[in-house]
Amino acid sequence: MAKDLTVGIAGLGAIGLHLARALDAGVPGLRLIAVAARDQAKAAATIATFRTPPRLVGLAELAEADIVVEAAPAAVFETVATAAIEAGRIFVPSSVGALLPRMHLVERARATGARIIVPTGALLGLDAVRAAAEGEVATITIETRKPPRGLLGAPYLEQHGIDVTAMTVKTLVFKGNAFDAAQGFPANVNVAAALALAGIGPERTMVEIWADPEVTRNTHTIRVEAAAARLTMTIENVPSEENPRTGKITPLSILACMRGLTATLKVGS
Ligand SMILES: NC(=O)C1=CN([C@@H]2O[C@H](COP(=O)(O)OP(=O)(O)OC[C@H]3O[C@@H](n4cnc5c(N)ncnc54)[C@H](O)[C@@H]3O)[C@@H](O)[C@H]2O)C=CC1
Ligand SMILES: O=C([O-])CC(=O)C(=O)O
Repeated sequence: MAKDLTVGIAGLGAIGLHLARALDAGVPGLRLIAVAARDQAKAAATIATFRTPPRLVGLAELAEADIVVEAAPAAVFETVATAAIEAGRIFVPSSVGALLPRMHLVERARATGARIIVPTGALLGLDAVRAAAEGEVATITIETRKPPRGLLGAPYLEQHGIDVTAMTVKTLVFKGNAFDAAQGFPANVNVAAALALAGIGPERTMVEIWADPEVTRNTHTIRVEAAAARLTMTIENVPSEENPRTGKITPLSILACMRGLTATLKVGS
């Protein structure tokens, strides 16, 4: 039998804590050994309730694990990513937008033998987008609609003096490419970054972000016009209690992705 792959998680918030609990409950072939958190006392109390408490370590020490999952704010992405990639680990980012201006990490991974596995996260259909992108693709767009509170704190809104809490009708707050969307909304549209990496890149992937007081779910619609197929796909995510910017499906998607790393039967590409 193959040896278990060990897992380290950066961040114990909406994504990280859910994932840590699921791993602690038991996932064949995977073993949680380390977590990193900002609030040490809170994290220590949380993991003390686990069946098998992982070690509480610094961000860079997570690279002791075979798989390093980043589920922290984009601001600490580089620390987690660099340590994991230099150690030749499997790096699974949540803050995918932070990867776009750091594509040199992919080159480093090639040299060290590390792998960077971007989960579908809060999105859907990246298998079909990747398949379409093996052929000719004319356009890929993503339209994101969130309740205004799901966009709060985005640097782009602050830079442009846009107050989403004052909005009473749905309002287009950003239109541009996925690279600029990810920089302006680092905690809100990682999905656009993942779509760009699956398809035709961050410059050609076009993004609309709407603040919509009428929606209760974080809603993403992808449209792909390709030679082989036309795709139109929508996902309506229930915001998580811990962080309304993050859909509840995100940790589930990462868990499903990680099962795929050890599964004998794997469905979908
Ligand atoms: N790829 C995707 O589809 C999605 C990605 N995301 C992104 O995933 C990341 C995590 O999201 P959430 O779990 O919702 O965020 P969260 O805010 O609920 O949790 C982040 C956690 O990281 C901790 N943290 C902060 N600084 C830290 C440090 N220096 N060391 C260790 N831990 C630290 C915080 O205390 C918090 O517990 C964010 O960048 C978010 O934008 C969110 C939703 C979907
Ligand atoms: O959870 C969502 O709907 C998407 C999200 O926050 C992100 O892509 O960063």
